Amino acid sequence: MILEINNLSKKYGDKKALNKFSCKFTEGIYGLLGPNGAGKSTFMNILVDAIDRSSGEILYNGKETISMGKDYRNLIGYMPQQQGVYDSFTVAEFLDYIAGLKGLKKTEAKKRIEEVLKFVNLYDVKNKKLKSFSGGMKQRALIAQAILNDPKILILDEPTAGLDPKERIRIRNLISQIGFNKIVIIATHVVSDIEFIAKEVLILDNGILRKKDTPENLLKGIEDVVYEAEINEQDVNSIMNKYTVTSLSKEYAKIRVRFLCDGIPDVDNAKKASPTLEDLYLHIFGDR
Ligand SMILES: Nc1ncnc2c1ncn2[C@@H]1O[C@H](COP(=O)(O)OP(=O)(O)OP(=O)(O)O)[C@@H](O)[C@H]1O
Repeated sequence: MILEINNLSKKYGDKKALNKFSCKFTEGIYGLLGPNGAGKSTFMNILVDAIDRSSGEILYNGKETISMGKDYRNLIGYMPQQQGVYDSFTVAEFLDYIAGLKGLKKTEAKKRIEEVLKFVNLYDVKNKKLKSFSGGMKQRALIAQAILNDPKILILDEPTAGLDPKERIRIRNLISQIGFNKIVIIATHVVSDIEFIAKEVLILDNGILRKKDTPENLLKGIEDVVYEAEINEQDVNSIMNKYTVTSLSKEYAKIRVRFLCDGIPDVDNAKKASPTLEDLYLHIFGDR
């Protein structure tokens, strides 16, 4: 399976929300990172056929998706950000409604709803209304609706937004189980959501694809940039003024600081540290 994007552009008036975006996706999980306004939603909306592109091609196994029409839309699962519009439905009713929209046959839908409810661990609460659900349960209900039709391409918009760490890990584990035989594209601001499960990470900036590579290769690019040091509290401000600080933590009487420096840092006893995707993100976008 291959989804090929060639020179995809979207203009709103003079604004290029996507500018000649090209890349290829095969089975696996992809993380889509970028600051507000980078073009993530625009890209996802075009992929799920919710908005039209201005120019460019999207090919699924070599076929233009526009000419595939409904056959293409049937391959897609989409998890939007939480909206609360279905709050008066029970989760079983919600999934039944979505199954109808997706054109699943009644008997097939019943079986599939049971399967996905078990998969996201909401089977025991299937007759409870969505409005009584916690944030994490609602996100799992949204994942359930996205995978109802066993899509080949799954698009997830900020799947862990607003969740506590335990629920975030739960959602991440669900996603990594889904990712084996599908193209899964996750747009997120939470870098740790994709750090360990993404086959490749795409970094979008102002409509342009700045980087696309495996996390390992992306991190190699900033191997010599991340430092840690123990400093005194009164030196925090001067380091923050000179460098992009990616974390600060108190250790007894000292402060442990992690910061980015492209040359040799002017900080006593600074030692190189192993980079993370969060460091990479801040290396690209830290000064904005
Ligand atoms: N309907 C629209 N009309 C005009 N401009 C738009 C429209 N939708 C998006 N834009 C602009 O296109 C650019 C990309 O927006 P988009 O929503 O795709 O970014 P994003 O990366 O999803 O941001 P966020 O992380 O805030 O959701 C932004 O400058 C935005 O203002």
